[in-house]
Amino acid sequence: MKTAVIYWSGTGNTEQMAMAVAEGAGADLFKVSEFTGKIADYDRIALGCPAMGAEELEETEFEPFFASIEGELSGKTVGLFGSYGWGDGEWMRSWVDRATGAGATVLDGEGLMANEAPSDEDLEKCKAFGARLAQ
Ligand SMILES: Cc1cc2nc3c(=O)[nH]c(=O)nc-3n(C[C@H](O)[C@H](O)[C@H](O)COP(=O)(O)O)c2cc1C
Repeated sequence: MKTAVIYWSGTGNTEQMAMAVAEGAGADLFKVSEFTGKIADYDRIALGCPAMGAEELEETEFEPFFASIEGELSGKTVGLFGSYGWGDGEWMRSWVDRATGAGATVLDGEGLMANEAPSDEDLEKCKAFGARLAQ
């Protein structure tokens, strides 16, 4: 079972989550700008992006990346995670709907979120999330 964790993070909060997910999963970890691999080579994929714009994925790097792989997610299990600020998680619900619409099975049926900087408890949840993804 080969697992990739691919993320975007502006101020490091989602990056901390990504590192914990990758640790739990025993996965390869990539910043989205540095991912040059093929989605087809991975059985399980975790994707991390904070709430940006107005409840959107980050538009310059992450949104184009996600749009480019959306057609390859059918039949795959994906874990979605990210940090948010003042919202209620709308960006994550939309993202889960999009991934589900693309034919992916979203781990837990919902994304894993942390408010701003992840707490120790959030990071433990990230590790467990990674471990479940890689099972
Ligand atoms: C340009 C910008 C737009 C944002 N838009 C939202 C938003 O729509 N909803 C929300 O809950 N948080 C929003 N936030 C807050 C970030 O999601 C939050 O600070 C998060 O922890 C950033 O994660 P990062 O450190 O991985 O970049 C926004 C932050 C920035 C800088």
